[in-house]
Amino acid sequence: MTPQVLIRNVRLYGEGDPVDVLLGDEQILAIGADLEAEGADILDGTGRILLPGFVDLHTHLREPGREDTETIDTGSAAAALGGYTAVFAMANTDPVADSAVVTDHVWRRGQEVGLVDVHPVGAVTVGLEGRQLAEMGTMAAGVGQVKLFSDDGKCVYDPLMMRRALEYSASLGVLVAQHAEEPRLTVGAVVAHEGPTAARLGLAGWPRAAEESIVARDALLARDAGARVHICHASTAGTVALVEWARTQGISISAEVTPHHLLLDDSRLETYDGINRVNPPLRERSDVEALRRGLADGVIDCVATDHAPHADQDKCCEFSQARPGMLGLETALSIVVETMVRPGLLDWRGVAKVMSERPAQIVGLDDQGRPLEVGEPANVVLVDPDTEWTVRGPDLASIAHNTPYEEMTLPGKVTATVLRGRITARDGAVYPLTGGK
Ligand SMILES: NC(=O)N[C@@H](CC(=O)O)C(=O)O
Ligand SMILES: [Zn+2]
Ligand SMILES: [Zn+2]
Repeated sequence: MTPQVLIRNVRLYGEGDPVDVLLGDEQILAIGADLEAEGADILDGTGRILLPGFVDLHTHLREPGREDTETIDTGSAAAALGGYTAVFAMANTDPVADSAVVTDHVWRRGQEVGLVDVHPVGAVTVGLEGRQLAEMGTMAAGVGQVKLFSDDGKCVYDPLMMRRALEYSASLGVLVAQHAEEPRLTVGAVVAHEGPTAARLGLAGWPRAAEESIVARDALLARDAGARVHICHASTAGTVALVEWARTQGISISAEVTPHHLLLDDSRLETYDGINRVNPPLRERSDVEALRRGLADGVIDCVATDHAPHADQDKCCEFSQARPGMLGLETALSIVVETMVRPGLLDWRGVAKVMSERPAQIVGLDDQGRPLEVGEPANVVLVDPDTEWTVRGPDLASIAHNTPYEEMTLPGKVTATVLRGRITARDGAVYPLTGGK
């Protein structure tokens, strides 16, 4: 195996003395002092931390259908710059990714671009309509080898449909991820969290129970089906408690939290700026605290971005008309540093766990989220823990600019990302095999 990249003087997981790490085109070739490698790219790791490449279980790339807001090219660039070596692209595209034609395209296009492994998520039901199961087996058997299924954007609300989906997923060895929102409880109310802020601002609120009732229901359905279930974008203290309870019952449940639900609360809505509209909505400070604790304790398994690009015209409008969703790929690490590392809730080993190891395990990716050891895959991210940077939407690689962190100065920066021994991002620039913005 040819040596490709030599990282000098870096601390693995931010622990111990600095070492050199030599990466080949598949694997980590050597870890030690004063390594040499002719022809290899050199990355200076001084003062930096090496982690396994991040894995995002929840990304929206808008191809096919809304290539004016994001494409597999530009979303891959955002992912590489954010330290990701694998992302899961949600199925709510146009056409919906409910057939192998679409899921295979997403995988192939991602490989052509070559910046990150773009794993397609397959729809659970045809057209995300909730009426007929999609051909999960065909998608799983296709080139895209779909491992994760979700109607995200919509809830698989019919309990019988969800039960069938869980039964199929168990026999196929794949995972269903649920957007937990009981639609009868959010009729005309998908705008804000139901609470004092929404009441004062005159916004229709979606109650915590809309999320929590589905989390509880799906935990029970998973139990009876002998299946696993994954909860997308957990947003309430009650969801954390329910996931914890389900585990004590031996139910195979996993859950993710988004960076924005770890940082922001519904006080942001005061300005009526559509940038803050997201599903599930930004909740109260007590929910934010419970989500942080849940992530620190391992009740919430991982961080997933729910990167959701939207065009200016779909965001800069009346609050209730604004499309829900926020950019997340390029800022995720910094938000995790701000909300979890700086307050002492997670150390860097913990960051590796929630941003790389757990997501890879949950979805069954054996080439990601692996230990930084000789013989393991050469998928890594080099992080500068001390640098602060100021977020500016137009500077991000995404076509859309809808970051809720505009002009915020955040800690922690990705210095370089390496996918199978090839540098995909370095000092804010990307190195695709093809394509680009
Ligand atoms: N999170 C959002 O507010 N929006 C997502 C859909 C979703 O994740 O439910 C989108 O596709 O824009
Ligand atoms: Zn969702
Ligand atoms: Zn989503």
